[in-house]
Amino acid sequence: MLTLNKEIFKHSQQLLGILVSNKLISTFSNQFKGCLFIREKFKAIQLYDSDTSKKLILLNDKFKNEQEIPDNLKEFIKNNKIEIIEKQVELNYDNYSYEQVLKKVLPENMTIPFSYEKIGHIAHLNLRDEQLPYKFIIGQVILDKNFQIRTVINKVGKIDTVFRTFKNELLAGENNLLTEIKENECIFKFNFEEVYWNSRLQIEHWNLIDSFTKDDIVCDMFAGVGPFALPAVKLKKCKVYANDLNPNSIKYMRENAKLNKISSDKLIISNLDAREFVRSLLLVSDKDSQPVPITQVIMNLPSTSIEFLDVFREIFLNADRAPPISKPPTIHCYTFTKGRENSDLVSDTRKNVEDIIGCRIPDDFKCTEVRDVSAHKIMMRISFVMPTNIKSSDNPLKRTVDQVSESEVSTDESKRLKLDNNNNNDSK
Ligand SMILES: C[S@@+](CC[C@H](N)C(=O)[O-])C[C@H]1O[C@@H](n2cnc3c(N)ncnc32)[C@H](O)[C@@H]1O
Repeated sequence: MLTLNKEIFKHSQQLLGILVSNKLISTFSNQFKGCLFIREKFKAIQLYDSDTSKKLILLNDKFKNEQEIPDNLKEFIKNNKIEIIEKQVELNYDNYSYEQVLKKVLPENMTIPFSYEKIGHIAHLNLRDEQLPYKFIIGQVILDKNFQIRTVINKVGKIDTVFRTFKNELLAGENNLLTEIKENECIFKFNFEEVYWNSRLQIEHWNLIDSFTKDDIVCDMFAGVGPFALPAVKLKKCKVYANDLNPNSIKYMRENAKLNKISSDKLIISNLDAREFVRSLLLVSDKDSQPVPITQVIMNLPSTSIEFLDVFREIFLNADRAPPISKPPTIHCYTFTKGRENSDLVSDTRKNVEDIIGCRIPDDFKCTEVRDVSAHKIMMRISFVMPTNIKSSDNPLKRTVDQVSESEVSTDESKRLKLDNNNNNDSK
């Protein structure tokens, strides 16, 4: 496997320099910034010998001789009687940027990996096949050129389908995946290989939480280590019931609750399958307890969250029993939708939801694009008030199949409306 040879960057270079009096330095800097010789960890404006009244300014190496100096700088030099000299400078690996180093060491047509995820001290790469022979070089340069990075890893193999974790290979630095980061004013500590974490979702986490109020009771069905749950308690003062199937997520969520001084009566943590978790909150069999009147539901398992909507159908659209709480929650469900040509992402997402819950969702639902995962895979969030069969006057689904003309609906939609109609009629 190829490794980085830093020696190839050591060399000396002849530059043009000008000796400028101290009082003209700022004028030069303002007017001729582009004429400076710029390198990492290198001072282009230096002391010169023992003469403290002047500084040596090293000029851009594109000026090979005095004739190549731009006219306006030539005039500045002439008007101020500035002396031009030649200076030999010693350069090495430290004087080159990440991009400059990789441009020199990677094959000419290879794409330089610029986008990597930063998780505390960890840089996480997902290299392309053609970049793999150079992986240790790329890792070493990322480590050397970013002072906050202490560990560089590359994703290997496929993502685990249940806990959404994946194996990594160490490319450079410490073999330590226990990391700590700050997001939305909360500290999160976890081992990156044991739990799911995605730093690219920080803004989405906040966008959703920010729509909550202190009166909200939140049910986070796939909570991970708590990037929705903790800030919802800490910043929006909500009460949150947070759940994850991965015992490691639970271990770190509990630790993170302590780290952020969040009390156990504001954040109630469970380690159940998501459907069981929802039933445990809403379908209480014990006569001394009451169902939890949840107002917001977060479902962030985009690959399969939509399938878990069946538990809300079972609870809120059940022909055999009334829903356990009178005000149905708003559900925020994340999903991947195929961004095909001519496809309407919003209608596709709505249809996928309605196919699982078996009836229409209220027309005031909101559906937004969260991020492009790849050219044909878009992460969406759809938010809607859960339809219910409580009583027709409160029911957002007032339209029944009889009220909708045949020309208005497709056969599929007609079937869904019929279902909806039946559900409404079943409620007693
Ligand atoms: C995509 S991650 C999202 C985690 C977190 N909400 C976030 O934004 O970082 C999905 C989470 O769902 C959990 N999970 C997978 N299947 C589950 C199930 N059947 N019930 C509960 N949690 C599950 C995984 O362990 C994982 O932590």
